[in-house]
Amino acid sequence: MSKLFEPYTLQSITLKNRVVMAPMCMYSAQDDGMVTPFHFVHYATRAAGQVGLIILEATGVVPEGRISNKDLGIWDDAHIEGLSQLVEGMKAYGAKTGIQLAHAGRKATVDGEIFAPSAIAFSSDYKTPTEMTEEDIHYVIEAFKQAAIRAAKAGFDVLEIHGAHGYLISEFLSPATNKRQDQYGGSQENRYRILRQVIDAVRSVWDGPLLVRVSAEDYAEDGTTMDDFIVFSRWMKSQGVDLVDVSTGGVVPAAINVFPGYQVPHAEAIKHGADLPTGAVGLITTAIQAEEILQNNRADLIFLARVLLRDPYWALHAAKELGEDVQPPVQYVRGW
Ligand SMILES: Cc1cc2nc3c(=O)[nH]c(=O)nc-3n(C[C@H](O)[C@H](O)[C@H](O)COP(=O)(O)O)c2cc1C
Repeated sequence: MSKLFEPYTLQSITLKNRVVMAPMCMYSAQDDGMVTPFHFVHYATRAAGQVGLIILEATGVVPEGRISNKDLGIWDDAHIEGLSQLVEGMKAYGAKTGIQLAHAGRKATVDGEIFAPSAIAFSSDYKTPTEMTEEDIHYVIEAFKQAAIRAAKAGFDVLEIHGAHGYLISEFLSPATNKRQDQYGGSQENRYRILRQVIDAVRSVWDGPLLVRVSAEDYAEDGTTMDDFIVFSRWMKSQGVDLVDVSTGGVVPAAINVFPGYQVPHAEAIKHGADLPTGAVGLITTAIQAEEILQNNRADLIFLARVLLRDPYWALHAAKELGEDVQPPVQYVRGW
């Protein structure tokens, strides 16, 4: 029996397999953050392809926190209806559903003022953000909480807080981007404070599985390393986070040496260092590779991004390769 197709219990829910669709911005929403027909095709197709858990793309908790003005939104109750229809479309094929709650911080490219822990632009191609006041910080924490309430109403099984890739929370975590002198900057504990408060706020309204995506390495001299994230992950565990989705980079412009499974050691270090389940992501493209990671206990779930854009039926192909009897939707049985 392969591990990839063994069910996995994530807190109160059970995934039918360990294949997860990683969040991927599709930049296809309406300017007001509403879902469009594209999203229904895109997400339901991966569900038909037997992905166990589908995590919706980075979805803005406030309009000024979108990466672009084509991001999905969850800052208004008006977003709930479209999102709940998306959830229904995925559940019809047995997938569990998640959504990534996001604030882009200084990497927002929307019109108007943008916000970050410190007034430092990502690069000369980006706007310089306004340094957030404590009031701004509390407003964002409340926005994550309200977004979690809306996600619950829309029927999602899983929430993922976007704490990676140099977006707002990640900018607070890293000393390369957080130069604050107040209680939100400086020590590890202070840089973690906003994430601690976001997790507590979300947990106060959300009982279900809670994931946090992190960039466990900045690839920069003045940035964070894996050791920081082992500490942060221990704190996350004590706050009731169920799994850390372990990515790297994106915090400051940096050259990254990318190769198959390049972020797996980070997922492995956090899993064992913090004694918390992890998801591995990054150039995992084959069933054998996924199986190696799981059987060697290096991570608990396999997150796939680009390969699922190329092949929505990746899980069915992987099952064949591993000799597993995974059924496609009844309409497609003759194709397999
Ligand atoms: C088109 C595209 C959009 C992405 N959008 C997001 C996103 O919304 N949130 C996020 O955390 N990562 C995002 N990522 C990163 C992926 O989730 C994933 O971590 C990365 O692509 C590495 O995995 P892969 O080698 O399987 O593609 C995106 C990647 C791609 C290719």
